[in-house]
Amino acid sequence: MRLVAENLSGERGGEPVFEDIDFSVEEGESLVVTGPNGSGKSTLLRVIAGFLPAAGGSVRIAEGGEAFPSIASACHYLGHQNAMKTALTVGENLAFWRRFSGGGRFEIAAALDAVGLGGIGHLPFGYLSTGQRRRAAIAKLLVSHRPVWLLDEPTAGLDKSSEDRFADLMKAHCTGGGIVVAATHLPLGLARAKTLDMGARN
Ligand SMILES: Nc1ncnc2c1ncn2[C@@H]1O[C@H](COP(=O)(O)OP(=O)(O)OP(=O)(O)O)[C@@H](O)[C@H]1O
Repeated sequence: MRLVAENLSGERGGEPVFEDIDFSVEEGESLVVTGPNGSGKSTLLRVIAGFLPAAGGSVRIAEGGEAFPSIASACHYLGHQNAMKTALTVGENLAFWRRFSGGGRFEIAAALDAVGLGGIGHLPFGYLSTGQRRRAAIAKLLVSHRPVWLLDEPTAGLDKSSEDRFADLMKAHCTGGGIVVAATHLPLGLARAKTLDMGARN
């Protein structure tokens, strides 16, 4: 499987934000998107996810087979919002995402352990601290059967040890044949990381 962008352009409010971006990210690889505030990192991720239409060019999944014929079936997007219901428990939220995205490699309890939240699945999501909310949102990735992770500043609000743990989870995802596209300043420590500097393009 590959995530392929060709001559991809994006705009906001009718103004161009980026133009003619090309990349190809294969199984096991990651693409780290960097650049200063306002350079278009979030816009790019939202165009890849299909939340914003491309102003030009295309982005698609190639060789995804029957299981992953499209971006919508292959990708899990984690943006600035955590996309969890505050009134439901952490476990109920994760159960929803597991059903919605197909069961991933991790059961819910194992995913919570992996992000350092073991034993709090019964708490309403709204009771969690900012960093705990982010970690629970990261657990969504683990319970979902989605090989392509689209991550917009995923470590915002995380402490150093949580950042390190998340870097290990991203590394394991790639080692297992997944793909990560992340707007992040966190060095992923991946052997097969590509970079895209949005600042250098403007
Ligand atoms: N809804 C919108 N309407 C008009 N312009 C917008 C809209 N959203 C973003 N923009 C503009 O698009 C440009 C790119 O914004 P974007 O959020 O993609 O940047 P970013 O690199 O992710 O920034 P940051 O690092 O601050 O999150 C900015 O100039 C921003 O002001």
